[in-house]
Amino acid sequence: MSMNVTTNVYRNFINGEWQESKSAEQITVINPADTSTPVGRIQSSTAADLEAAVEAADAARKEWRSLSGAARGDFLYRAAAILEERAEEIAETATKEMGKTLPEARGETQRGIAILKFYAGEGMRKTGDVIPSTDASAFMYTTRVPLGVVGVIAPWNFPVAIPIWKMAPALVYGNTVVFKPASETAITAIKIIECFEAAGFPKGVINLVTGAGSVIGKGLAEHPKVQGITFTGSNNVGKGIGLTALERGAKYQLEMGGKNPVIIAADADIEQAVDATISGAFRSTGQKCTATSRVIVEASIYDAFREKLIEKTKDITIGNSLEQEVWLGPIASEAQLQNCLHYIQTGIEEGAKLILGGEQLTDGDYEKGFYVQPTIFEDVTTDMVIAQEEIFGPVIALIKVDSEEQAIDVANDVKFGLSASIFTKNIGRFLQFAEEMEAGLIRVNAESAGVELQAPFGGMKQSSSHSREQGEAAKEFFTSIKTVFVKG
Ligand SMILES: NC(=O)C1=CN([C@@H]2O[C@H](COP(=O)(O)OP(=O)(O)OC[C@H]3O[C@@H](n4cnc5c(N)ncnc54)[C@H](OP(=O)(O)O)[C@@H]3O)[C@@H](O)[C@H]2O)C=CC1
Ligand SMILES: O=C(O)CCC(=O)C(=O)O
Repeated sequence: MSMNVTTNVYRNFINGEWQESKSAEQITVINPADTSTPVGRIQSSTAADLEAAVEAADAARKEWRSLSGAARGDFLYRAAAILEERAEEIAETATKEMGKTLPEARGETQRGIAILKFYAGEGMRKTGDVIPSTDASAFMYTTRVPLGVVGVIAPWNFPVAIPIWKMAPALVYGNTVVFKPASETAITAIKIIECFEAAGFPKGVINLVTGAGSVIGKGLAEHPKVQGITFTGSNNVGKGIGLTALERGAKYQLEMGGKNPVIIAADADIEQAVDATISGAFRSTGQKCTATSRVIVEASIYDAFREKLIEKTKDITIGNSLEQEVWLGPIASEAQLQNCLHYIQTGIEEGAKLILGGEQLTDGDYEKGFYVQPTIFEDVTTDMVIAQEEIFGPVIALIKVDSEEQAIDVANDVKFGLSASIFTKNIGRFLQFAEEMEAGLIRVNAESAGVELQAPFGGMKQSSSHSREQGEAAKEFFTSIKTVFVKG
């Protein structure tokens, strides 16, 4: 176990052992719902710690890739079973570290278990095709080989699901892993790695190093022995990682921001559309790359939709996410809170009309955490900053349009293209939307957030590096195809 009970200090996992950083320095992880109760302390690691982890992963890779896919999958099945036993504890830790409500964290942990099982099964599925050769006496086929050492850089907003949906395919396809979790949620990550440890993975196959992104994350992207980098997080950091990897010929995969629209067509079921808008925009306190942030409403239905949206948003209970009756938890960190408040102020200054919320909550118990009211702007035009930039907080912009065509034009008028949804009963409209919307994830009569683990996930435009994660699509990133020509 990595936890020292008296001091709550968590360590790195390198070459099958829990190790302190050579820096002998630690970072305190706080609870955004109540900053007076730290969750624990993690290692503030150095380049030397990272070096040891990459060396361990490099040394382990030949033996790991020589196992059958089915044998590698068995390790994942065992990790899934252990995670299942520890699910409640890990969900609680995730809630304490990043502030999403306990039911959401439980759901995410169950999703992590399902992802592990899905990729465990991948070990038994096909790895190539037989392709007819033009030479009648030859046999031609494709096979897939692992990249080698893969660096996993994960964000804090899905501290269980995202690391697992990156590590599980990396491992089952034969790669070894060095994982750098987000500092805000590193203890959840460490507990997940404890499950992998208990599943008996050979030493060096999985390594975890905590510490500053600018040291450990950047060091992973630059390391010549890391052949693949998979990243989810901000656009600025992602682009830097992409450029670094490109420069040295490593493979990279980036999942970044979104500015996801929902279109409420004139024939929408208002009740359904309002519930999905609230869930899509405010669940996880708006901190999902798939969160709804622009609500594009046809004029004929605008007033009825707006009224119901305000009425239902007012019912949202805000507080410490561990409490059962709380629907909306805090924002994950002081930096994210300031970012969100900055965008709310920008919206006011650029002339959008604040019709609900907009305030930080600081009275009573709220004083100890990073709380902001769910916030709705109207009279938003598409050129405004709040209609263009990712806010990553519980803020939505209402945009009134005159037609379905205008709605799609507005929806596409951003640099991002992750997810998008429409509420309509008209088949022609939804087909047009699915065809013309520039987004990797299209949702009809469903909220913009919500990803199924067995389906490809990723964005268009600046939301991603155009690769896809999850489902069978993950194979494209975590392996290289070899074409084999055999002459008889
Ligand atoms: N697409 C998504 O799901 C997410 C989008 N975001 C967007 O990004 C904004 C900022 O969030 P933030 O947490 O700062 O996102 P970052 O991109 O800074 O963090 C994501 C991960 O990258 C690491 N990292 C930070 N700097 C570097 C670097 N120079 N090289 C390599 N890795 C690095 C972080 O480590 P460390 O934690 O130690 O800094 C973390 O593990 C949010 O407001 C939101 O708009 C954020 C999270 C998820
Ligand atoms: O909506 C989801 O379930 C996944 C969202 C996601 O990947 C993210 O916010 O980073």
